[in-house]
Order: sequence, then C-alpha cells, then structure tokens
Amino acid sequence: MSAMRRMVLTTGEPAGIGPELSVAAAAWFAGERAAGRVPADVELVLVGDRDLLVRRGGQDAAALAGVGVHHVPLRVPSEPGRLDVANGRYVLDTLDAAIAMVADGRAQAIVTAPVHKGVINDAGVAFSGHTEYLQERAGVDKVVMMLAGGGLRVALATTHLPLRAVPDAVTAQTLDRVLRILDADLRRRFGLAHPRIAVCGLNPHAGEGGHLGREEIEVIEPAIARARAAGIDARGPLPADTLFVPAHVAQFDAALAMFHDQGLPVLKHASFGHGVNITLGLPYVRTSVDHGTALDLAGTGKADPGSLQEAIVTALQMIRTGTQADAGSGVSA
Ligand SMILES: NC(=O)c1ccc[n+]([C@@H]2O[C@H](COP(=O)([O-])OP(=O)(O)OC[C@H]3O[C@@H](n4cnc5c(N)ncnc54)[C@H](O)[C@@H]3O)[C@@H](O)[C@H]2O)c1
Ligand SMILES: N[C@H](C(=O)O)[C@H](O)COP(=O)(O)O
Repeated sequence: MSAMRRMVLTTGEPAGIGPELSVAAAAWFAGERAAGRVPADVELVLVGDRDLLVRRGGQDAAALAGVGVHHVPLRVPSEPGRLDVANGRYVLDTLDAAIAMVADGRAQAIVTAPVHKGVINDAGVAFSGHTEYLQERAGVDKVVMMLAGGGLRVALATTHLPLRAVPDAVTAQTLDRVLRILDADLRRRFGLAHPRIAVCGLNPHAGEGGHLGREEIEVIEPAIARARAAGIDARGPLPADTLFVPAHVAQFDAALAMFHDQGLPVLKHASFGHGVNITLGLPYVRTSVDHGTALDLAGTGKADPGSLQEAIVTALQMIRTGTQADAGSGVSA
C-alpha cells in the first residue's frame, strides 16, 4: 500500500442529497484531520461535477479546497429534487471513475453517496444497486451486503430482488459463498478472531419444522452444517422475528438475513441516520450511507450528514484493520 491512504467519495444522484452531504462531509473531514482525529496521511477525494458541488455545498463549499475533487461532468444541468434520466449515465461515470482509482491502487476505498436506481434504469441501463454493479465490475462471483449500526451487523443472503424471486435465490451455492465471505471479512476487515454468525430462517418461525416451508430443512440447515465443518461459527436457522430481541443480539457478531426487508428494517430502526452499508468480498473497501436520495430534502440543507460521516470512519477503520491483518499474514496490500 502506498504511504498515502486515499478514500474516494462518489457524490451520488445529482438531484438528491448526495452532493450537499458530500461537501458537508469534506468540511467535516478537513476539521477531523486538522484536529488530529484523522491521520494526516489519509486523503479524501470527491468524485463528481465540480460546479455542482460548489453550488450545492453552500457555505461548506470552501472546504473543497482542502480535499481532492475528481471532476466528472454532468450530462445535463441538475436541479435539486428533479430527476433527469440524462444524468443516469453521469452517476455511472462517477462510479466508473472511482472503480478505476481503486483498481490501479490510487485509492484503497470507495465511499458512495446515494444513487437513484430507478432513474438509472429509466436511462436504459439495468442497475440493481451499487453492490451488484461493483461485483460485476470487480469480476468477482459474489459479494455480500452488510449494514452495521446501533450495535448490530446485518448481512443479506440475497439483495435487490423482487420478493417473488427470493426463495429460488436462496440456494446451497449462494449460502456457501455468502457465509464464507462474511466470515472471512469479519476476520480480516473487522478484526474478529472468531465471528459468530446467526442465520435467519426464510419462513415464519424458521419453517415450523417443515409445516411452514421446507427451505430451512432442505437448504439452510445443510449450508450451516457445511459452514461449521469448514470452521465457521454459524448458528441456526433461527426465527427472524425473535433473533433480534436484545437478549439474543449479544450472542452473535452478525446476523445473516435471507432477504433485504427481513434484515434491513431492523437495522434501520436501530440506527437510521448513523448506519453504514458495507460491501464484503470486494478486492477493496466499499462503504455507503444507510439512506437514499431523499429528493424531498435535496437543496434544503436539512439532510442528516451522520450516516455519510460514519461510512467514511468505517472505511478508514476497515482499511487499517485489513492492512494489519495482511501484514500479520505476510500479504502485501
Ligand atoms: N446507498 C444508496 O445508494 C441507496 C440507499 C438506499 C436507497 N437508495 C435509493 O434512493 C432512492 C429513494 O429511496 P427511498 O425514498 O426509499 O429512501 P430515502 O432514504 O431516500 O428516503 C426515505 C425517508 O428518509 C428521509 N431521509 C433519507 N435520508 C435522510 C437524511 N440523510 N436525513 C434526513 N432524512 C433522510 C427522506 O426524507 C424520506 O422521508 C431509491 O431509488 C433507492 O433505491 C439508494
Ligand atoms: N439496500 C440498500 C439500503 O437499503 O440501504 C441500498 O438500496 C443501497 O444498496 P447499494 O449499496 O447496493 O446501492
């Protein structure tokens, strides 16, 4: 790893709150560095249209002088709260620029402000989310979405899928890969020596012994058994409705939910505005906010910057922990 550690922050959908939060994050970051709470050899580079950032940044815009800005031009002018499909491609341009920077070692982490999935699809590009886009661009067969906040870590076996498609996507192969990636990155990127993973069932009451669905018996239990045989401390399948009660939460380091809205409502209830979305299994660190584009708040200055700040702090911790783990195992990063 080069002496300078660099995080790139993609500034997100231009009509949303991403640009103003990114500039606010730049101001906060510069203050943290000046106060010595962020090491002097850590750099933040914003990726987006420079004029847009200056306009949306308001009084924080002066902070742009203290961080790097990698200019990516808007395709058409952008107004707060008004999506324009012509800028769908702009959003992907910012992601591609960030990917190029981690791919050639200029940066160690990507932090993403929120994008609007719908408008990118309306622009004619099939786009499920950053998670799937980064997986494809990195050329890896699987990554894992995990959100952290409020004392919880919740990973997902499936991500942005119609609910109707979920049971077919919960396969032996998927669970095997997800459990291995989750265990490996909890060790390498979070420094947990023995991660405990609580696995949710898919059906109510984890299938009620097969009376409310057989996925637990036929797919999830065998995957847990294979994981355990491989040295992974996976437990379950457990009923998702009670897995998150406070007395149980202390007994595991991460929960694995079977689908998006099984796990994320719990996490967002516990920590909305301060949670972090993390992609595990990439060859670099990627974190993001726990919220979307909030078109209703864009340009008002009322959006809470907490989650983006947490995403930056988490990315930095993950870089550090990964570097220490690699040094300990003789891998050069
Ligand atoms: N990381 C990401 O890129 C990401 C994450 C979640 C959702 N999204 C996308 O964002 C778009 C809009 O999604 P949505 O409307 O379901 O969710 P949203 O998070 O944009 O908005 C939900 C509610 O939370 C409020 N809110 C959101 N962020 C806030 C903040 N920082 N401070 C204060 N209040 C905030 C909004 O005003 C709104 O009332 C969708 O296209 C979705 O896919 C992107
Ligand atoms: N599933 C995420 C959430 O609810 O916060 C969000 O849609 C972002 O996903 P990507 O990081 O894949 O864009």
